[in-house]
Amino acid sequence: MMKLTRHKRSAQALLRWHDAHQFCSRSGQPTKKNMAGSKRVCPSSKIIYYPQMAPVVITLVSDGTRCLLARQSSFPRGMYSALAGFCDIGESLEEAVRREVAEEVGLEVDKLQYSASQHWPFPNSSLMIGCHATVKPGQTEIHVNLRELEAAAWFSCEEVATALRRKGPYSQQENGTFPFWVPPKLAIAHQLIKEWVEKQTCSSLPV
Ligand SMILES: NC(=O)c1ccc[n+]([C@@H]2O[C@H](COP(=O)([O-])OP(=O)(O)OC[C@H]3O[C@@H](n4cnc5c(N)ncnc54)[C@H](O)[C@@H]3O)[C@@H](O)[C@H]2O)c1
Repeated sequence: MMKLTRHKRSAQALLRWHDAHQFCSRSGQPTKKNMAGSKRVCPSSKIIYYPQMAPVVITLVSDGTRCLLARQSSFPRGMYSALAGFCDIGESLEEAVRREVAEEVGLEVDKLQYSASQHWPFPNSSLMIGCHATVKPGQTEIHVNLRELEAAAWFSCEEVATALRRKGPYSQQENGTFPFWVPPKLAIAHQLIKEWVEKQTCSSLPV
């Protein structure tokens, strides 16, 4: 993905969208692509279908000195990432961040700051919206939702800085564990984690 230009990534996402939207959901008739390939129209119901991206919030939670990272059982061994989740219909980004953090680890977000966004093609087009969040001092007890996550934990700046330098996936160590590492540079999760580590060396998250 890193070597693809933005235009190539857009073209691939668009081609996948066309492939998956061949029929009208109201009439059941085949839809037709316009010349530019920017939409599909149903000649029968006249409905116009536009390519869509699903908004996903991805949040790096911090308690001021540590950051919270989590893993799903489907992740490569040893890899931890920021908390991510699809926005529900009708939600603002802020509401989605607060809900996801509460649902996945049982924490209440205190302050929230937007960082950056990224188009993410896997498995379908998502718009990843990256945020930093803090919890109130002393309110740091994690309750991992085991339906969504395998594990979640607080990590120190030193641990995370070391993990950022590693390039997984890793093989099992002699003691049976896998080294702790984080997603690669192409993922916005990596950028959020790197940003947090860099901020720790100068100042904490702006209030
Ligand atoms: N770029 C990154 O750094 C990065 C990091 C983490 C996650 N992600 C991506 O973010 C997305 C969400 O992460 P996750 O961990 O919640 O994923 P997930 O695949 O575990 O999805 C969780 C649940 O959301 C539901 N879902 C699937 N597609 C949906 C949609 N379009 N709208 C609403 N709900 C939907 C499904 O019920 C699914 O079980 C995934 O596509 C993942 O690949 C990207």
